[in-house]
Amino acid sequence: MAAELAKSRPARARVQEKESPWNDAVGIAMLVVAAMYLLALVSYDPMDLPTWFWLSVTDQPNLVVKNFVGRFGAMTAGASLYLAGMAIYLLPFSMTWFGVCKLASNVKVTGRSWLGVALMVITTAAIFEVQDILNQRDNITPLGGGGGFGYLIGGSILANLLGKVGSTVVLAGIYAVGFFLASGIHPLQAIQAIRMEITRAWETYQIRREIAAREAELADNPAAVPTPSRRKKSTLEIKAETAPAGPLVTPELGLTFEPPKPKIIDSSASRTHTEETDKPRLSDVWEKKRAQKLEQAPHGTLGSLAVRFKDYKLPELDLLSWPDESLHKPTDPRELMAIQDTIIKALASFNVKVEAGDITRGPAITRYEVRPVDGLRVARIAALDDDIARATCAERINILAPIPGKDTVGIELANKDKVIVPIRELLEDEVFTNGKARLPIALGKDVYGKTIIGDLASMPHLLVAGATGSGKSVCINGIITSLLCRFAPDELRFIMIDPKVVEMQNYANLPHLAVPVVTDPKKALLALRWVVREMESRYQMFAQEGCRNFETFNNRNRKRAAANEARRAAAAAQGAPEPVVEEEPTPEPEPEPVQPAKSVKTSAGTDDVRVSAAFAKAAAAADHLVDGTSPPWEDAEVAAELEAETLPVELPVDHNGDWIGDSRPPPPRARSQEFIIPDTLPYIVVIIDELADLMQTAPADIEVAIARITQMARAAGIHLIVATQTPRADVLTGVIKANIPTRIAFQVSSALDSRVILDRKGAENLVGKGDMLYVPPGGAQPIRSQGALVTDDEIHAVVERCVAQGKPIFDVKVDDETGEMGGDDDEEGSGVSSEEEDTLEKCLEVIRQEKKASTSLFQRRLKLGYGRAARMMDILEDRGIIGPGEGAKPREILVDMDMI
Ligand SMILES: Nc1ncnc2c1ncn2[C@@H]1O[C@H](COP(=O)(O)OP(=O)(O)OP(=O)(O)O)[C@@H](O)[C@H]1O
Repeated sequence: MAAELAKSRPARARVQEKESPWNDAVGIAMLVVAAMYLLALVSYDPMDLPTWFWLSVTDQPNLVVKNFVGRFGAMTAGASLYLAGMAIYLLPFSMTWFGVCKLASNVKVTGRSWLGVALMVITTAAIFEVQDILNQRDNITPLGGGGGFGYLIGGSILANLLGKVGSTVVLAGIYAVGFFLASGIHPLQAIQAIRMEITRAWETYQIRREIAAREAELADNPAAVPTPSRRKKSTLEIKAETAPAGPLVTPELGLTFEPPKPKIIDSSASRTHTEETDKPRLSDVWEKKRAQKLEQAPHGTLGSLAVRFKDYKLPELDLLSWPDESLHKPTDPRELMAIQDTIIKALASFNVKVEAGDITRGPAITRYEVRPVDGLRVARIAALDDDIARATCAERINILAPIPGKDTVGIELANKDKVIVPIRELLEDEVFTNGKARLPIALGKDVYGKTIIGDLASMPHLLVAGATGSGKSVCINGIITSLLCRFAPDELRFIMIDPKVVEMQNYANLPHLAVPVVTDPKKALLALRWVVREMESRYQMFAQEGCRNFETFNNRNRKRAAANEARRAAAAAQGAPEPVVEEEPTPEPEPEPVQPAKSVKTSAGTDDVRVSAAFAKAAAAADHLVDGTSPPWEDAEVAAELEAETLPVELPVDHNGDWIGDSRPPPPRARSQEFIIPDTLPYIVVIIDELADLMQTAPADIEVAIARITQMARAAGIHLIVATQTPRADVLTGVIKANIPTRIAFQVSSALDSRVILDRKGAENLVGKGDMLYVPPGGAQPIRSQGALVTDDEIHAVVERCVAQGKPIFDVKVDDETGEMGGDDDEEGSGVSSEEEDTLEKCLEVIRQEKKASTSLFQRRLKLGYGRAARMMDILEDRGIIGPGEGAKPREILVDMDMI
């Protein structure tokens, strides 16, 4: 305690000894003198005194001196005991303490310290005299236990003056002053330290008692400790045992509330894999559903993709593996309890009193719950994170203060043995197979062992960010695998943008691809613009069909058929003639071939939709918004043309004429347009793996395109997944983040990065390798979970099964539309063909006349396809003729056009 008292000394008393080589010498000398003094005192015998000494009791002293320090020791001890009695023993102990202080150079030994010791010795001597203590051995202390000082001050003066009790009180006060002078400790701090010491001793006693009780309980009832194989059952059993019986009692009613007994839950092990042969295979179940859908769809008008992939079989889950269960080490409850006790003790040493709560072992981390005593602010526990990390020797800890929805604080530490979460376990989970999610994606398992299955359709877009090596790619692969195991190529299509080149190569031949995997950041912008155009054309179709969104559009024919069926049945029941039923859409005649530059196509099928030239202009409006130039209908000439051709269309509007769809109304449709509208449209999932690389090329354009997709694409069945390992504010801009509320953060290096991803700290405390924080759509609190692991072998197996059933059918006719997107192994954009040079000349002429440059302007004036016009813009930018795109602003013209 002395050390602690010294530590807690106030600043003014904590005068440091100056660093000096003499300190050590003086310190050692003091220790030696103190030791000799003590030895002389304990071995004192008056017979050792020489005859000439005034305290000698005999003429014939011992010839053999028994005192450990010889005659000198005997004389010193005799004189000391004569003067101060037994109180003199304080002196060697004080000297020892001072010697240590000198050696450690931590507290300065001053005259005040010695004065303090003197006061302590004298007052102790006086108390001995007043209280008649140690007075029996006259040969040792001839003047009594208090010696001469005691006799004089205690006996003669104080006892006569103040009486026994009064003198003792006064002497105790003076003793305290002496003690504070000698030790330099402030009295109040001393009291506090003593109080803490008592409290700590009491708590240690209680904790020991509790551990003993819990160990006894476990010994009596081993079933209370769940083993991995019977995890679910035993957790429930424990809950039932510990649930408070009868109604809850509250303090307001004057009754006491007994918190439930803490329990240990092991949710780390994966679900035991059993070969359930009687259960139908999941791929069969999903395929049956798909077949039903196809059957219910009206005759003949299925999109070409649906026809081509009619016999497509979903990859079986047997292609995915289970981990080797024998490698899973069972949890040792004693180890977990010992760590929890360490945490409780560490908190108690800072006067933060908590009680033990549940311990939950998850796949990657264990959550130790502690319940703060009444009146303790949880923030105090959170503030001690570093101290808890030190006490538990943990690299990183995370404190949940409090755990959402609970009255406890959670302290999360990484497990020594991590347990992987196989993706197969999630894909076989009820939530995935029978859940309500329209686009289910397997993400991971939380600390309580609950599977985290997200619904991409309701997210509607997802941001995945974290440092390199933290688990992003595995997460994205898990998402792709979930979708591949659930959707055929006609139901879902991917657009994969992979500037890192290597991440998505596994998927290059996937039949689900809508465009080839895009690896060139420059082409990524074209891909995103294509998505914007696809979105616009889908809205056109929704408007035509009077559907509000993707879901209603895809279900419209089935609903109509069902309604007609019901009407027919009702009419037949009444015996009335059959009512005239609403005609189902009949298949359109085979479309006339159209000029590629004037067509807009949808991902539903390469040949599903034909549009007139006027409609192409209207649909191209999307590009104007992206380019920041005025849309065509703001151009007087085009507006007049469009107005002349615009038909009154039944748009989803309310009685005020306001758009009630999920998005901005599409541009007006043209009179002569000619659609073959597919029965169903596939979902489109756009995956960008490494946004930072894209943001380096054309930040403003990319930002605008992403913002546009994320704002509007949800109702069109288009969903975006953006990943980055560079969570900086210039990559994840406010505009992008504002439209992607669902986030997954993997381990990052700083709280700042965590704030950029999640708008709160926490991701810096993750332990990597799939440990993640998932912010679900609309969820306020991030859920800590361990991401699902899908191995490269599993990906290959699933992809191979898909590839074996069909080649990808790319929707964008590269040559017609973009001239760019036909793959990444074509020319790198550096070589400009002579044909392009000609077009470029025409573009320059347009810029000269219009004094502005934009993709849409070239499209309109030169009748170019979108991709070719965009390519011209890129070449002009590369040659320094126009500036880079800056969102909505028109491109700056950097050169004097008359000089070219
Ligand atoms: N869910 C997981 N379970 C177990 N281990 C994982 C998990 N996720 C990632 N890992 C481990 O972490 C390693 C790195 O993961 P991954 O390649 O996904 O990181 P990354 O964040 O994509 O890195 P980079 O940005 O450099 O590509 C993997 O090779 C794997 O060993």
